[in-house]
Amino acid sequence: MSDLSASRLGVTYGDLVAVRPLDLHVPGGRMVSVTGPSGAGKSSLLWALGVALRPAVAAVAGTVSVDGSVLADRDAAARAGVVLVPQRNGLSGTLSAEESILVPLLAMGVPAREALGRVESSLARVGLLESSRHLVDQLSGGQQQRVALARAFALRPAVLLADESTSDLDAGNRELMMAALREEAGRGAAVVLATHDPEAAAETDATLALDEGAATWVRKSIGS
Ligand SMILES: Nc1ncnc2c1ncn2[C@@H]1O[C@H](COP(=O)(O)OP(=O)(O)OP(=O)(O)O)[C@@H](O)[C@H]1O
Repeated sequence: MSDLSASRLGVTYGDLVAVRPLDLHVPGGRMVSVTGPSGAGKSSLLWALGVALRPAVAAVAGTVSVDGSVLADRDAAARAGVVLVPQRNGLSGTLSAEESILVPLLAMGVPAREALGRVESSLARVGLLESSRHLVDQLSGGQQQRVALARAFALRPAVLLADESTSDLDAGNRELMMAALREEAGRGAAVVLATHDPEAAAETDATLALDEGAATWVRKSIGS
């Protein structure tokens, strides 16, 4: 179980306040959704939680901790097992689906045989085993979202930050991916899902609504 905490976490781009300082605690095993209209600050919050905003782009206030240890930078976040699935999926169009998952595993030092096993099982979880050799550019937007999630699952994240990862999916695949995200929480991960979709949000344990960067809990059954 890995706990994610943010203390007075805020994001500004120059004069624009994208996320007003907020406190957040997502215990391992739980799923929290972040909702709000376009431009409300959902992506900014997820990137800040992933310690992935570059100082040249944004000013980030406050701290993010995993299991009580403050994350100094993106590398520390990666070492703590924080995995961000960005809104535009972050995949390279010229790699195949299986290469997209294999490359980061090998870069992390996962032995080749184990890495190949994880590639296969994670693609099976998202229902894309038969597309494993297809280039990302040859896949639909929804299939690319599923590959991006498969890549995150293969990394066995302690903290999974998924930005609109179900937005391009049909109802059946959305249910499959929500169940897979729930399984990640069941494995002990702290899961945060940014979503426009009220049905997806309703399936999480708690919902934090953002409006012009200001956060309000609209549903909450976990400690903060
Ligand atoms: N790199 C940037 N530079 C300047 N302003 C930015 C940058 N990224 C986001 N913003 C601004 O910050 C605010 C929050 O944007 P953000 O992308 O976090 O919202 P969002 O809720 O994720 O929106 P969407 O649902 O459309 O993805 C918006 O006003 C946006 O224009």
